[in-house]
Amino acid sequence: MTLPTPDLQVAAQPSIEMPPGAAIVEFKDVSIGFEQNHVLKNISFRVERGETRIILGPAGGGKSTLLKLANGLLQPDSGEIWIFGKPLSGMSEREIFELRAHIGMVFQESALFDSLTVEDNVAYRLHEERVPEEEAHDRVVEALRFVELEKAIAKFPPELSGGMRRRVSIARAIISKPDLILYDSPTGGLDPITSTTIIELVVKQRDVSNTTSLLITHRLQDAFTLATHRFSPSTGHMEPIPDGKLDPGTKFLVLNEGKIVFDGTTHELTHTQDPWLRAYLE
Ligand SMILES: Nc1ncnc2c1ncn2[C@@H]1O[C@H](COP(=O)(O)OP(=O)(O)OP(=O)(O)O)[C@@H](O)[C@H]1O
Repeated sequence: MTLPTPDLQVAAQPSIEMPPGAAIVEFKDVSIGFEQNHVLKNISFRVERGETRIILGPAGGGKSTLLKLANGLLQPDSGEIWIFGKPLSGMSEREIFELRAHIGMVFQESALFDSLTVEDNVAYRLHEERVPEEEAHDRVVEALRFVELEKAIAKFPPELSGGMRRRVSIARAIISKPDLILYDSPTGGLDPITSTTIIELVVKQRDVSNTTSLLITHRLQDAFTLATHRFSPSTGHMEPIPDGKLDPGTKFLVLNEGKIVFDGTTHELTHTQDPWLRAYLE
C-alpha cells in the first residue's frame, strides 16, 4: 500500500464500525424487477474492505440497478442486502440517511447542480450535516486539491468541461471520507485521454485512502488500467505495477441479463475458458 501524502491526512475520519467478518457490501440472493421484467435474478456476492469491485457487462444488464440497491435508493423484491455488516431491509429512512453519510456516489453524467458554484456542489453534504462554514471551506479546498481543480472553486458547472465536471463529482463523493464509493460509469461520455485522467483519480483515491469501491464501466481499458496500475506518491501520478503484477484488491463482477456470469480476480477473468466471457472481453 502507498503512504498518504501529508495534505490528504487532514480530517481523516475513523472507519465505520463493523461486526467481525462482515463484508462492506453483501448481496444475498437478491432479485428485482420493474413491471414484470426481471432485472436482477438471484444475485449473491461479497465486497471486502479495501476491495475495488469492477462491474462489467452489456448495456441493460442491471449494473446501475445493482448500485442503486447498494445505496438503498431501490429495495429488492427478494433477498437481502447488507452494507457495513447491517441489513438494509427494515432500516428506517433516518438509518439509511446515516448510512449514506459513509457512502460516496459518483453518478453517471456527474449530476451536479448547475445553479450552484463548484464550492457549494462539493460542500453539499457538509451543508446538510451543518458543518461550520470555515471547516466546510477547508475541506472543499482539500477535496478540490485532490482532484487538481482548486482553481475552479468559484465557477459554475456549465462553465466546465465534461472531464472537469466529473472531477467535481469525485471531489463531492470523497469530501466526507467515505468507507465506500459507488462509481456509476465515471468515464461515460468522455474521450479516451480524459477517461484516463479520471481513472488515475480513482486509482489515487484507492491507494491513498484504501477506500472500498464498486465501479461500473463500459470501457474494458479502464477496468484493466485499474487492475494493473498504482498511485505513486513520489511522482503524484499513476504508474504500471512493476513486473506485470496486478492490484490484489481489484476484482470483477460481470453481469449479463441480470445474472452474475463472473465473480473473481483479474487473473481468473483474463484466463477464463467461458466462451461468452472470452467473446465479451475481445
Ligand atoms: N426505474 C425503472 N423502471 C423501469 N425499468 C427500469 C428502471 N430502472 C432500470 N430499468 C430497466 O432495467 C434494466 C437494467 O437497467 P440498468 O440501468 O440497471 O442496466 P445497466 O447494466 O446499468 O445498463 P447500462 O450499461 O446501459 O447503463 C433495463 O432494461 C432498464 O430499462
